[in-house]
Amino acid sequence: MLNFSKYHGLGNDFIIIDGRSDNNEDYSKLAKEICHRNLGIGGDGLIIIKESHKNDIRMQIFNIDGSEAPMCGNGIRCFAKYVYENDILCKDSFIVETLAGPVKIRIIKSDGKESIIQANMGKAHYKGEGIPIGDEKGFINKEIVIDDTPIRISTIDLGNIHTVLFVDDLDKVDVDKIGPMIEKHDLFPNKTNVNFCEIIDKQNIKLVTWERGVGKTLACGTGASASAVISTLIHDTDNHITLHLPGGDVDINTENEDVYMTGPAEIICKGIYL
Ligand SMILES: N[C@H](CCC[C@H](N)C(=O)O)C(=O)O
Repeated sequence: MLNFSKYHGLGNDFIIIDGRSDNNEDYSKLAKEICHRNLGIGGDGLIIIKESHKNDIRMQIFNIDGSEAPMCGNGIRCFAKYVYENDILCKDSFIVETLAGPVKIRIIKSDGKESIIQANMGKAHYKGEGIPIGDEKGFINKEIVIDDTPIRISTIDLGNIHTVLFVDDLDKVDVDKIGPMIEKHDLFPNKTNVNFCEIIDKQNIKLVTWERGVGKTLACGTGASASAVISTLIHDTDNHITLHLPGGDVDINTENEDVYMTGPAEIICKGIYL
């Protein structure tokens, strides 16, 4: 029997379990079971709270296929709301240890069901494990052929590996077909998250993300952050930009070296998983 809470960030939904007293739980197996939309509680991922010896607290995140992701933007906003509202951390700014490194959190507003939270997503890295080593600019605007069609992709590591491509009309893209073809492309030994972007203007981008180990989601925080970085780099969009996702809007600020993501986190329910 497990006590759980369910939260979402713009429709990217997560099951959160306090694992600070767990010792040998197989979270990969648990994620596959508990995230199942019919046979489990249902969610895009499983988030585990752990003690940290380096920072204030530690977050583990598992995809629905059981793989452990280094970071999760929408997930860390939900995690932050949980630890703040359950008095695990009695302060409105703190640092979360993740596999992608420390993430600075600031609770901007939290007075009930929904909270607004800012996360410092760190710096975008152009080289890293699972990312092909390109020129000094990294893997930017590379032409590959997908489904017999030449496309241009850019891949960066913002805690998670994200591949970004730009389309003229998002509504005409078969994300369910093209997404997995790029996710599992030979270029990416560790697979990749895939972000389909349509630039509206210098301050607004429409985005749909096909997530590694999950599939198409209503929102992706690290995907929004990576898309903002690449869009500024290639299409000279503004440093302060709004990403319009199927589940709602998220603000990304890339004016400093670090990328700041600000968005909502909402509790859905609490319960006991048998
Ligand atoms: N939904 C998450 C991304 C999870 C990334 C995960 N699918 C991976 O394997 O990298 C977000 O809001 O950033």
